[in-house]
Amino acid sequence: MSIPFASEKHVAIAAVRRACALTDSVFNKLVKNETLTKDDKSPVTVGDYSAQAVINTILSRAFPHDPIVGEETSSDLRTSSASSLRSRITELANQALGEDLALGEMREWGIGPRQVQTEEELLDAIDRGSYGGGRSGRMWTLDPIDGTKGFLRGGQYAVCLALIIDAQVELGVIGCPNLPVDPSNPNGARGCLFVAVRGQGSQQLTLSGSSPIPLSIPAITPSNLSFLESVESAHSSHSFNSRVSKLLLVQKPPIRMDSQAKYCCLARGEGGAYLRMPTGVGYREKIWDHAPGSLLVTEAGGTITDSRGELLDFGLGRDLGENFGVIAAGKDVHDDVLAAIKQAKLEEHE
Ligand SMILES: Nc1ncnc2c1ncn2[C@@H]1O[C@H](COP(=O)(O)O)[C@@H](O)[C@H]1OP(=O)(O)O
Ligand SMILES: [Mg+2]
Ligand SMILES: [Mg+2]
Ligand SMILES: [Mg+2]
Repeated sequence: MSIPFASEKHVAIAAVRRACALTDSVFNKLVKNETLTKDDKSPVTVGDYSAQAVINTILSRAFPHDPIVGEETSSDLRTSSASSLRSRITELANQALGEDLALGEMREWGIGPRQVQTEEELLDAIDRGSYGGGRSGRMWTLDPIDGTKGFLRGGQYAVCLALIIDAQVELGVIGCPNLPVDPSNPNGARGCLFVAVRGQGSQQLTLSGSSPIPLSIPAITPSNLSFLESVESAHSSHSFNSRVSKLLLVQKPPIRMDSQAKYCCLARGEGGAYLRMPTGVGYREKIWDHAPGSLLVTEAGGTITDSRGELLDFGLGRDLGENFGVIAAGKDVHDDVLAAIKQAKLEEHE
């Protein structure tokens, strides 16, 4: 019998690897007019657009019937003033798609030398990510650059892809081009790839292609935690986390990092807990920001819920619904963290 999701895993790894090579190469050459500001005031770069074009091209060739819930749309690129952005995206995407085939990759996925997509085909590929999501059926969800602010700062960012079937995450692949391969050697080699398949565990590889290392979250006592949290205080509440850490007698400072790299670090034993409490401005979390990371954590033996202890629901559409925060931690400390959050909420209202 074949291993479940083996072909989806190969395709997703190939797509994320190629997109990471692209974003990594783009960073050093990014110029000012290659970044736009979206309606929600968040930044988007030629890197985000071309990575989405590359991954969607590969997914649509390998699995033509699968819908995609992707972050970006091409509407801002179709205006007459965006012609140089369009050319740059076409150049970058074709470069990434046209790289030589690596072991296990297939020309049928639209990749390999002399595979060329037109500008129009690539814009259409971006827009294949416009699916609305929902409770039933099979779909992919993609964040071509998660943590765009981190990417622009030269900090952490992640290329994130997940397969969801009937609202359950079955496969997650996250590429982190700037993440140190060995957490005990922060100045050493960078470029990690994380893969999780439901029921098959979580693994870390390198983007350059090393063999997989299985991941598991080690046991930890609450006072030894060091909370993983966003760099951006507008994305999650730093002050609430600091109250929770006082209640748990946490000694170590938080580890601040952009993107789903936080889930990857948690899965490989760093920090012990990731807290993402809302800042109270009505922001709804998106499924592409949590689907692959959540599977990576649970397959590494951890637990992920909202701040009330409810499971995240990936079947509500493009959003996760009303925002009660996201709490991911090792199994043994997750209850303690939830109890401290409950206490901190009570104190907040006193
Ligand atoms: N107001 C907001 N609150 C929470 N998350 C946000 C908000 N605005 C954007 N984001 C998204 O938060 C995620 C980054 O989280 P973090 O700060 O933990 O790295 C990204 O997905 C970012 O989108 P994007 O994918 O465009 O970067
Ligand atoms: Mg964005
Ligand atoms: Mg994101
Ligand atoms: Mg993004």
